[in-house]
Amino acid sequence: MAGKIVANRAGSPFDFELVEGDSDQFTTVVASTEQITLWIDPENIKRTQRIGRGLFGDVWLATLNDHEVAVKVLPPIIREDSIHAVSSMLSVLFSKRQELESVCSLLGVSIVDGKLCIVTKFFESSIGERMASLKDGKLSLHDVLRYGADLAQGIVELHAKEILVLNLKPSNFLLDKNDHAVLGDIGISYLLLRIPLCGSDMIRRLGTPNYMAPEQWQPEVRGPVTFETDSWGFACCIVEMLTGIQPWSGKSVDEIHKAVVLRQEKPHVPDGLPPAVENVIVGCFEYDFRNRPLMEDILSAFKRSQNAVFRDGSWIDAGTMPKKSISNGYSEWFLSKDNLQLGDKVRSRKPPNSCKPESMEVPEGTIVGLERDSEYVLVSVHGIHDPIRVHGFTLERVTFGLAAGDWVRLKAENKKHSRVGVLHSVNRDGSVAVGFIGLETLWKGHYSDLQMAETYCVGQFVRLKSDTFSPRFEWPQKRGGEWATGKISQVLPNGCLIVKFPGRLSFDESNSSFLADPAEVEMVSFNKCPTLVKKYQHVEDFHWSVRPLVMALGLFTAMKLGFFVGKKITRRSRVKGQRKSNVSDGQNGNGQTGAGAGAGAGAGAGGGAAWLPPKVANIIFREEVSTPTSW
Ligand SMILES: Nc1ncnc2c1ncn2[C@@H]1O[C@H](COP(=O)(O)OP(=O)(O)OP(=O)(O)O)[C@@H](O)[C@H]1O
Repeated sequence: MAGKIVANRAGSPFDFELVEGDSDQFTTVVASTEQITLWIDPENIKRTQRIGRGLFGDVWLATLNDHEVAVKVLPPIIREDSIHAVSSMLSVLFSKRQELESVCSLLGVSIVDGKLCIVTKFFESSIGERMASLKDGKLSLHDVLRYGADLAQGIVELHAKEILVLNLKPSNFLLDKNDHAVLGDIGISYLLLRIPLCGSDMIRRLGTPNYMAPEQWQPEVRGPVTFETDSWGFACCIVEMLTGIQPWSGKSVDEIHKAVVLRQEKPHVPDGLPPAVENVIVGCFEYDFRNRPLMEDILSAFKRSQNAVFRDGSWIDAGTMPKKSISNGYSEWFLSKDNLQLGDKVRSRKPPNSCKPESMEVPEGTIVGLERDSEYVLVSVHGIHDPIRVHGFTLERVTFGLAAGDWVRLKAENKKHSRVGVLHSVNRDGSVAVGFIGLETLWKGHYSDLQMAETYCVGQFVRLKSDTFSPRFEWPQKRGGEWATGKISQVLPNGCLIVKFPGRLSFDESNSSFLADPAEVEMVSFNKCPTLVKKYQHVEDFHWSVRPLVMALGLFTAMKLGFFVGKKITRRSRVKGQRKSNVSDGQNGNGQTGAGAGAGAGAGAGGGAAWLPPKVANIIFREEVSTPTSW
């Protein structure tokens, strides 16, 4: 960076000195501590015309030292004490501009009228504008593949700086003079996510609804947002460029939320794409982001498909065919993230949503060989002489006793987020990333901060622990005030449990499932129910129809019993009447009184039969036995 210092800071909150003449011919800033900062004197920014307006502020065309620039004026949602934090986050991008070829150049920041302004290079046009100028609004496949590769490159560059875009959409894809696409959003919404904001929840929303991934709607509940969140947004844009129709077009924000988050619907991917591109785009719409491809996978698919030609019913020059998923319930993208190396400790991978490994071909082993151009590996297993050859996708890497997908608990007390979560990665240096409810992004730390936690999976019955008085999420209670028992229907990537209550009749689908923090629940199983009553209550939780069925059965039995007893009493009175008439006819020779007969009838069938002569008693007994079938 060349140039002379032209001014010391003037009223800016940053520690810097202005210099003149960097490679882009703009005034930029060098911190006195050698750290490059990006302060621009507001006096030097001359706004001319507004060119856009979005949730995160207006975009203006402006001049800075006689050069046209774009200025994004953020609404006054950033607290004064956070401006420095935002600026230092942006300074990462600013200092590494050379590494960000496909991302709109950040020229600096300033504060105008108390609002943070982000100054970037100005571009004449965007993909959104180009699409709007076309009759059917859609681009050719050739252009989509070309722009797609440019944009995927830009997103890979930002991801390498640990920045998510979260606001991918055609109007944010700018076009340079050579018709190359450049990423116009430098991750503003992600930067704002990490600082306290003033203002409404609306401001808190991350992105534009039509392009938002399921976890993006409530990242602290259904998240976290990760690199693969951008894969969903990217795929939405590709579908729009190919079809000319915005995903979920014509739907309200609420309807999109219901479709994407609750009903788990996905945009339709058009036919006729090169196989590698179709494979990644379909993969981008997986509900669980861990099953989606990373941006590097997308970039490689777009790059190798650029020269693809469709001839005689098949694709030529479309690169190698996509890898076929092995059928253990995980996507190929999920499985390829483990990236096995020689010396890694491994074990057989359990099926998704299962608490126990199905087959433990490798209970514990070490990788001793990697086959070239194949996904097979050689594993040395204790007790087996020769290494065994298995498909790498059937194994999971175990590092420091932990594997991605394990349930973990933070050793330290934490009030902000749940202490129980799901491990997303454990690196060979011991660093880990965990999804916890209450955090919008992955928690990063060291494996020694964690301990193993109880595993939850789909199909298990759970209820809130009895000592939970104010649960994180609403939870239904039974009539006596006890927490109801529900069945886990889905486990989200941060360990959030989606629980249904099959024991409760509900006509409104949206009210039929509840969320639960795994740190607040306990498992309920038939065997663990201590008493018969509890066991019956557990059976009742299986389906709402159990209780009415049992009631109907009880009623039926009671009616039957009543009918039977009634019938018996009638018969006995008939016999008694007969006996009385026999007595009056002078046939009673055993001295029984009428009072004695009445007491016998009142005592029940056995008591009643006791005094009868053997023949009569037999008749009654036979009738008792035959009653159920003839009734
Ligand atoms: N550097 C730039 N050069 C030219 N035009 C730009 C530049 N940056 C943004 N724009 C244009 O300004 C408009 C608004 O951009 P902005 O990124 O603010 O929109 P948005 O994404 O809809 O808003 P938000 O991100 O606040 O939700 C877009 O149409 C975009 O093409």
